[in-house]
Amino acid sequence: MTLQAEGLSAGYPSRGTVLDEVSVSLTAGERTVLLGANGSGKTTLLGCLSGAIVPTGGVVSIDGVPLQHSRHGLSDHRRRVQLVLQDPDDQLFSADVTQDVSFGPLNLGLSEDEARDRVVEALDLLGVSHLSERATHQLSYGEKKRVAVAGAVAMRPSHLLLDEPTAGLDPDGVEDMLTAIARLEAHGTTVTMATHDVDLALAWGTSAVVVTGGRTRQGPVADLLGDPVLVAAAHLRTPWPLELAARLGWAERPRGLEDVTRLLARP
Ligand SMILES: Nc1ncnc2c1ncn2[C@@H]1O[C@H](COP(=O)(O)OP(=O)(O)OP(=O)(O)O)[C@@H](O)[C@H]1O
Repeated sequence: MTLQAEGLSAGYPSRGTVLDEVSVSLTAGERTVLLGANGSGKTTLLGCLSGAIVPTGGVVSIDGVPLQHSRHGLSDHRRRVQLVLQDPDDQLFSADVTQDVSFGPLNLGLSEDEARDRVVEALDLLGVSHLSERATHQLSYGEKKRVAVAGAVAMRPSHLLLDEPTAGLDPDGVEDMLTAIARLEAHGTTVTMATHDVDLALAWGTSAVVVTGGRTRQGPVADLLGDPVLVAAAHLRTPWPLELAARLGWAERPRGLEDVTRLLARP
């Protein structure tokens, strides 16, 4: 299932145009990372792709079928595409975890039993089953982030859009989130994430979308993050493995520590 934006424009009355006729394609099985400076429009793009923001121009489509911003069209879209906001406090609004994660499935019209099954499955996938009875306001930030993702996962979407899922997490929290994401992918969910962590983007992603000046460029992560002109224009930083490879004159572009170790061990 391919989620696409074509010729998409979006903005806000008080800000003007944020995205100017951009095109993005999120193919099933790809790990797409969304990169760009603060305020470049990543969240706006994710909002448009999820149906939460109505674009001022262009089309969002799934397998070529355009998203209709009618009640029925949006409900249909949300069964397949779910967005998790950066701040879990913008997403969690029920008193306890089970209630919160069951909100979406119950809203879909599923029975109490079906909704319970979805909650058990989602909490398990996110590794937070032990939190099922906890009050949402008592959770740590990292726990809240994973519970917020569980709420989206309970809708069993094909595409999960995560806005900075690792931001604000300690190293263990990042590891837990990435492990949970890998479990979701093994379950057939295609995950796209916005991040400011260029090293993570290189190590994790297979495709990148860089947002800059209202436009986007999409391509293999190492191609885009290995392009110094684009990196400077987008106010990013070259990931350390690419920086190292450039300084040592390597033709191969390592994605992380393991690749670097292997390349250093070459005869
Ligand atoms: N509801 C809104 N009303 C007015 N302007 C907005 C609104 N939401 C976002 N903006 C503005 O639109 C621009 C793009 O914001 P957006 O949140 O999409 O950027 P971002 O790339 O996700 O930023 P960050 O990396 O800081 O999260 C910014 O200038 C922001 O101030």
